[in-house]
Amino acid sequence: MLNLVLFGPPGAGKGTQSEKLIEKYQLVHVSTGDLFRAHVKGETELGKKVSQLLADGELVPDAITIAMLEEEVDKNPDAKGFVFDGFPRTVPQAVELDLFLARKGSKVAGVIALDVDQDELTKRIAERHKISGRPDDDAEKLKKRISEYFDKTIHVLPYYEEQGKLNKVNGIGDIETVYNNLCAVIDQYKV
Ligand SMILES: Nc1ncnc2c1ncn2[C@@H]1O[C@H](COP(=O)(O)OP(=O)(O)O)[C@@H](O)[C@H]1O
Repeated sequence: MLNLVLFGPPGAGKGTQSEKLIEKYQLVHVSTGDLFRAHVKGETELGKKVSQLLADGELVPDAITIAMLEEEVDKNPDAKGFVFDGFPRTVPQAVELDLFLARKGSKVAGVIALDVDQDELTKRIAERHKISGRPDDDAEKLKKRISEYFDKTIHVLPYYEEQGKLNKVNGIGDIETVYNNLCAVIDQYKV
């Protein structure tokens, strides 16, 4: 299996690039943000539990997030691999993902961090807010999401760096250029 983790701050372009990568490599896209939003919209039990956290830009507790992710992966037993987008966002999530994949005789092939500076992120999310109407895209909530990223999520990088699995790709430039740079990295991964 080719399991990829796409990593980066809010607005880095993970969703856009994931959609392109799953087509090329025939993978399944697992976006924990999309999954949570679908639960909120569908007013499921899980959705009711997490809706306030999402609206405030706070992370959902690890246990809930991990259970949801594992369920999603298990729904796709024939997948050639996965693109994990927005997961893992904490070190405990990264550890659990390794254990979970190991139980399936698989592993994370590589982690690609999309590098985008803060000014560009703020600009992109302001644009997206106009179209998406996501309640967590306003200025105050965005600040919270970026601070969650720098408080908790950034620590996932050294975890993968120690495993020799971390690659950085410049996330600024047009979508095709970033995509080609990602593919060049992924094509080096041994499955
Ligand atoms: N791995 C995760 N752990 C905890 N909370 C998460 C995780 N993934 C998504 N969420 C929740 O969903 C929200 C939106 O996630 P996402 O769409 O990935 O955001 P972004 O566009 O900021 O990258 C987060 O702010 C958080 O509340």
